Amino acid sequence: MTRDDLFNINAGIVKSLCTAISKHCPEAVVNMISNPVNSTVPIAAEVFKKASTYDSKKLFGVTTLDVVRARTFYAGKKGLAVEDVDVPVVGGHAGITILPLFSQATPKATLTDEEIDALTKRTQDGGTEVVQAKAGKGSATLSMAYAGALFAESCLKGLNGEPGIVECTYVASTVTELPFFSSKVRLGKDGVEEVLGLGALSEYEKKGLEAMKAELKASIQKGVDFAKQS
Ligand SMILES: NC(=O)c1ccc[n+]([C@@H]2O[C@H](COP(=O)([O-])OP(=O)(O)OC[C@H]3O[C@@H](n4cnc5c(N)ncnc54)[C@H](O)[C@@H]3O)[C@@H](O)[C@H]2O)c1
Ligand SMILES: O=C(O)C[C@H](O)C(=O)O
Repeated sequence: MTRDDLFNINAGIVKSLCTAISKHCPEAVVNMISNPVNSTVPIAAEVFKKASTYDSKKLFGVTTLDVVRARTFYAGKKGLAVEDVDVPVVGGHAGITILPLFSQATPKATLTDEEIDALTKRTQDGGTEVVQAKAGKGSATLSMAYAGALFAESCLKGLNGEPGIVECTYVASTVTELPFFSSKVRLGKDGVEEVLGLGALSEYEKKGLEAMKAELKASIQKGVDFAKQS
């Protein structure tokens, strides 16, 4: 099963929950975990637009688990302490739309092209690996709880006015031509304070970015179409 297979079940659930959010807590910050995130965030945006409660600064797709995986695999490969490691992950939250930027990883470590390719694929396939290992009994749970807690804590720090809170998250974006995209975002008192750019990319990452665009565009459109038609 892929995240897209979840669309038919989860699209309706997300739509009804977001309809309730616009009615009962229209100013809430919404952190969308339900898959496929690449489509459920656009569904939420359309529902909120229809209810005239859409605030693009308050709608986030939670991609923190991809960052947690990229950090863990990079630290493991290079013998680093994972708590010291950071790796931005951009794009979306499914397969090739998950693009870890190992060229920007800190602390900086030398990786061969083969190592970068293997770490990238491991990060992209991490969720599917867990789903397959659980064989029909669900997806990542403890690691998602950890990732969700990390992201929620950062949102709360931002809302409390703590400066310098930056997380990778899937938001309304002009970083690429795609209307939703995950990149580093500075979190603040109103939710999104600033969507940060991609920084310098390696040739491998530039190719990854181009390769994901058609898939991400189609997933976004699928969400928009569902929300408008149903
Ligand atoms: N973004 C990520 O990184 C990430 C990671 C892991 C899981 N996920 C996604 O999170 C979602 C939940 O995963 P899970 O493992 O917790 O699943 P789960 O089956 O354990 O939990 C789903 C919960 O939703 C409830 N539910 C079902 N229909 C509902 C409805 N109409 N209204 C309200 N609640 C309803 C169920 O009762 C259940 O408690 C899935 O879409 C999964 O793909 C995302
Ligand atoms: O792959 C999934 O369906 C689960 C989740 O999105 C994950 O990344 O673990």
